[in-house]
Amino acid sequence: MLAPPRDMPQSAGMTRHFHRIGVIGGGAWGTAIAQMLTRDTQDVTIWCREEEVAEAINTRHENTVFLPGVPLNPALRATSDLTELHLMDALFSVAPAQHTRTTLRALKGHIRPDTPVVLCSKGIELSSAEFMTQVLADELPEAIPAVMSGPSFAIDVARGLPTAVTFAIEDENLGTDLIAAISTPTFRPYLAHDLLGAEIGGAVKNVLAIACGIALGKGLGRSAHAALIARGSAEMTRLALALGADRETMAGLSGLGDLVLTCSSETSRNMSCGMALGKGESLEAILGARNAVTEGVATAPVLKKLAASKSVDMPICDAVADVIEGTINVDEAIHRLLMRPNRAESVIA
Ligand SMILES: NC(=O)C1=CN([C@@H]2O[C@H](COP(=O)(O)OP(=O)(O)OC[C@H]3O[C@@H](n4cnc5c(N)ncnc54)[C@H](O)[C@@H]3O)[C@@H](O)[C@H]2O)C=CC1
Ligand SMILES: O=C(CO)COP(=O)(O)O
Repeated sequence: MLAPPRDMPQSAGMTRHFHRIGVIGGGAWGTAIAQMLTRDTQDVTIWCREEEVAEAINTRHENTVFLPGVPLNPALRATSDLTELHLMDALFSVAPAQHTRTTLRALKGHIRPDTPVVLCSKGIELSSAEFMTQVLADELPEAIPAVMSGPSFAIDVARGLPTAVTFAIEDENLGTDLIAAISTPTFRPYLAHDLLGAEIGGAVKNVLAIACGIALGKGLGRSAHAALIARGSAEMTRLALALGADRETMAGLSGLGDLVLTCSSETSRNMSCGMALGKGESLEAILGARNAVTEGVATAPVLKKLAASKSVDMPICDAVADVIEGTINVDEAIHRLLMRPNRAESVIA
């Protein structure tokens, strides 16, 4: 395990240890995180909703459904019984954003007060317009929230390729101890304090990746693609400032870092969904053909409402929401964006 970087705050008093870690969610990302966390000094249990996924991880040491082809550490234990995640030293919440509330609710009354719950899902809850920290506060108010977000494809992390993410938590000492427990030479969490900013980056970049995919699928070229990333970054920053998050976070791993990754690679489910839309496929056909969550599809409409309620101008995200809701088609969305009046480049203006 790596020593903490020299400029990280050192823990005051006793170092906190995390011997028993629970991961909520046996999709690709939960599996990659569980694999990365499993080591001699740490017992990791991953909760999988599907019994066959837990069975495959325990017997074949592979998540044959959501992360096929990656050999997993035989020490990683899987269960389909959420009660086995009671009383863990730390939890990682990795169910899709629209299902995070129900999984956290099932742990109500069964976590120690002050258990860190590291939120790793990227989205906004459709029914409440809440980010994951708010959902956690509703369901497990005794938990200590942290947000881990950044440019990190599950397949890269599971294979041990170098990855860096934002790790946002209010208590610097606890954050330092947690990062010391989870980091590896190839998985580098950077300590931050802006939880909301990290969540905004993770949720909004998925919607922007759909827009970038549409542009590439339609053959609009790399110049248009780059313009969407830059103007998308302005939209993300504008929302962050309106909601009270830090501008600096938007330029970091969970903002610009993840925006660039997700908008540039067909490995992204959001970007590839956009590309298929741009090529003329229907949303129903695209989603029906995949066994994976495409978070931007649920987030776009609720993001549109949230931005409107705060009077934040987010034309690219709004256009994606309208395409997803079927009120305009892809050509109309492109026309609408291109016909906008000229304006100042500034984020705020
Ligand atoms: N896959 C990746 O590379 C990364 C994913 N994430 C985020 O992690 C979260 C989870 O995504 P993945 O692990 O990729 O999922 P996935 O697409 O690999 O698998 C879908 C997951 O949804 C779960 N699910 C379906 N219906 C459910 C229900 N009713 N209740 C609870 N769970 C249900 C399935 O059990 C499965 O774990 C998302 O918010 C995603 O944005 C974040 C970083 C990287
Ligand atoms: O969040 C991700 C990479 O950081 C994964 O993006 P997709 O959900 O679009 O695949």
